[in-house]
Amino acid sequence: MDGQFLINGQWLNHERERTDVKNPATGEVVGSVPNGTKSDVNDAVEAARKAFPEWSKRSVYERAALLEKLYAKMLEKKDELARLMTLEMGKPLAESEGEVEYAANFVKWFAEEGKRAYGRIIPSHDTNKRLHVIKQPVGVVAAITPWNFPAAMITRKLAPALVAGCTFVLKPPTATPLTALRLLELCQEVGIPDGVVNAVTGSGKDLGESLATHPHVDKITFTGSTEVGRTLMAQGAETIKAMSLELGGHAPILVFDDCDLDLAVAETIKSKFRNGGQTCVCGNRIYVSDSIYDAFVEKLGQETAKLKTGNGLDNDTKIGPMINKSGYDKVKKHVDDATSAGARIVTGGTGQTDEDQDVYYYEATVLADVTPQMLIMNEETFGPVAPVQRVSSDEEAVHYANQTPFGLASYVFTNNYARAFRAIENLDYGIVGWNDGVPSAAQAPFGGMKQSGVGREGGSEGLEAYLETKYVSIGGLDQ
Ligand SMILES: O=CCCC(=O)O
Repeated sequence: MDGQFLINGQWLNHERERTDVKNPATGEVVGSVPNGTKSDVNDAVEAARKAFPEWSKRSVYERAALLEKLYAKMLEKKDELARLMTLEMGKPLAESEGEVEYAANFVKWFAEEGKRAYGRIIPSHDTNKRLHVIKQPVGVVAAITPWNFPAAMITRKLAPALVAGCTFVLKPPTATPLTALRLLELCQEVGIPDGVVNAVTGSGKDLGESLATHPHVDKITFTGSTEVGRTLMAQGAETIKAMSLELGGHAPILVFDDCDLDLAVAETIKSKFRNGGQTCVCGNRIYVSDSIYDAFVEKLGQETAKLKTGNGLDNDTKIGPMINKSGYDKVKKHVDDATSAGARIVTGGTGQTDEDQDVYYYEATVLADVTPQMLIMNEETFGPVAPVQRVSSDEEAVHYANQTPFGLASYVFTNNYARAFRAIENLDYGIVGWNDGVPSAAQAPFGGMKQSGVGREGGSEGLEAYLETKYVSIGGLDQ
């Protein structure tokens, strides 16, 4: 697929140099996209700015109706989108299908929720006055999205922005732009007007800076690393950009001794190995109560050993390729560091690479006898490795869980509500899965504390993120 920019309803390439999009499972080129420049970003932002007055003045019912059509269209094209996603990103086809549904759910849910962007009337202190609050769209939104969820991380931003009345400029990921561009074609097909949705492909660093410093961009919404989030925040400071940032995680999984062991293992596997471990909310470190530690490690090892690594297009694949060499190198570094310091490989522990083709696989791995000093317990791995550390109390587990500058997702397994609530209330995390390894849902707020981000996506908070609050004080009523 030869991707192009989408600016004001036109697909263009401006004869820019192109970057190949490769299948990480095979190294084969599956498409290419033009490398956009600052002037392309400017054209896209100005198109969005021009489209804003008309789009924002439409009734929310009209905007929602178009999103309902987009939802239906995405489901109609589920197989095609899922295949494209697996080709450029590598995740198993069943997971890609799941992601298309997840992505479509954001569109459906925000089409409904947009109609509830209520203002309010505040009782006045003065009989001469009335105090009203109204909600209005933020304006032109620039979205910079990651490669690990090529569709859902777009619709989680696009759907609330559009239904709120904002217009949109997308900078899709360099590794996986094709699903994004197909999604925008679907926006056109269902009748979303020219200029409301625009896209420029190319280098994240250059285009990100152009967007974050552009005076006609009102808001930046970004999902990606904390490092890049920090840069965007600094670049946006000059124009005091509104920002929603969904950044890195280092999710702890706390397994208490009264838990349902089978459930804890099954949900840990979902949390840890979903998307091959390349998810910001993937469990990254596991703290298990002393008395069930051996049983948990044994069962986790047995179940993990069943996860087959391979090309995502093969039916039995559960773990696809790593997205690139640096992803693979980090996983290997974490495993090597842990084993050299005394960690035991329960299952997995090896990679398979073809450097000529730029193809990198790493087996689903469980490490036992892990200690707090090991690198893997202190950095996000973003790969299929589950390190397990023994702890002697719930308090100790919570203590280790909070020993990090990150605070996105955490997980706790226990059947005792009091132990659960004590842990939940003490965990410095934006999301807690209690006996649940996959808490994400379109209707629920997703986001992090500390250096894991600013703001929430999904849920009513995710709509609020695209609305300005305007307070109107009305006087002269006693005359
Ligand atoms: O990696 C980020 C998003 C994952 C999710 O929505 O569950």
